[in-house]
Amino acid sequence: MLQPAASAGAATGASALLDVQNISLRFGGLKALSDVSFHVRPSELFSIIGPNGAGKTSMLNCISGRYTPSEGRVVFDGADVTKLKPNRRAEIGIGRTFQNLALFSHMSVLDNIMVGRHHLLKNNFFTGALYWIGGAQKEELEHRRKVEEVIDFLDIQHVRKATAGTLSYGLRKRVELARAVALEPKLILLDEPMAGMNLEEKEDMARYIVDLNEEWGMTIIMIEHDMGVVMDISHRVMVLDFGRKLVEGEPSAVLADPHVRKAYLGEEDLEIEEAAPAAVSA
Ligand SMILES: Nc1ncnc2c1ncn2[C@@H]1O[C@H](COP(=O)(O)OP(=O)(O)OP(=O)(O)O)[C@@H](O)[C@H]1O
Repeated sequence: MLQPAASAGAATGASALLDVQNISLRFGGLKALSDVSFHVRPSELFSIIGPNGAGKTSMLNCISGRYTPSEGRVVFDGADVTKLKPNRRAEIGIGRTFQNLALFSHMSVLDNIMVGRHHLLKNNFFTGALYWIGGAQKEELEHRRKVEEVIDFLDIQHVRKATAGTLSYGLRKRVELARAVALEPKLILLDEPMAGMNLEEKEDMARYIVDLNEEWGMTIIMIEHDMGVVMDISHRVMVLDFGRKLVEGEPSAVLADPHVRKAYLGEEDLEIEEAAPAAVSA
């Protein structure tokens, strides 16, 4: 069922993992986001779609802490994180990947993933002297075990020692996902995980995302332009247009909504769209 944008806040229950409340974001005179509210439940695969410049990445940046909204609140796991810095949000369980690859290209795949987990280590350089006495060694072993588990899960064993910069684009995107997953986030934000991929790479990536959600129970927010993939794997979809929430709901209802079809297909197609089944929108 589609929910009108205005009622989304009211539908938000205490059970939401992420509760985005009336977010607006301005860059000088430009309003990138206008009063957007939505929530994401634990173990949900939630997608944000919309035309170029609709505000999708800006929304992800408000959730990860890269941007501070001009108005509104971001509540994660019951706590108001609106003013929290990105590194603190990562520590409390908000992980992300980027639209453009953000790997250390001269480092090995394994080292790239280990870097991702670095902040989870309780022991540091100064406690390193105690390594052979106990705590740090145990922690390091557990740390490596988790990294190897992620490497196995994402099928990148064969490139674990390769230099990241030498890999195909599709594999580099998968390593980037592995690094974010290795942080063991409660919520992972994926910004166009399939951009620039060929069909086979897209199918692989879609399968890994579904497995992370279904087998690992990971809560996911994904921005993706490939409508086929979005409609196929998402539990719910929110559509942004010119910084406003257009509609939110299950994929089939969103796809049938005339406002969504107009935003994607343009005015000239509206006549056909108006014959589509009526649905509630914002
Ligand atoms: N740091 C910034 N400074 C100024 N304007 C920005 C900044 N970031 C985003 N914008 C503007 O905010 C609007 C929304 O941009 P955003 O990148 O969030 O859209 P998007 O839906 O993710 O687009 P795309 O699909 O092309 O990635 C655009 O007009 C963009 O130019």
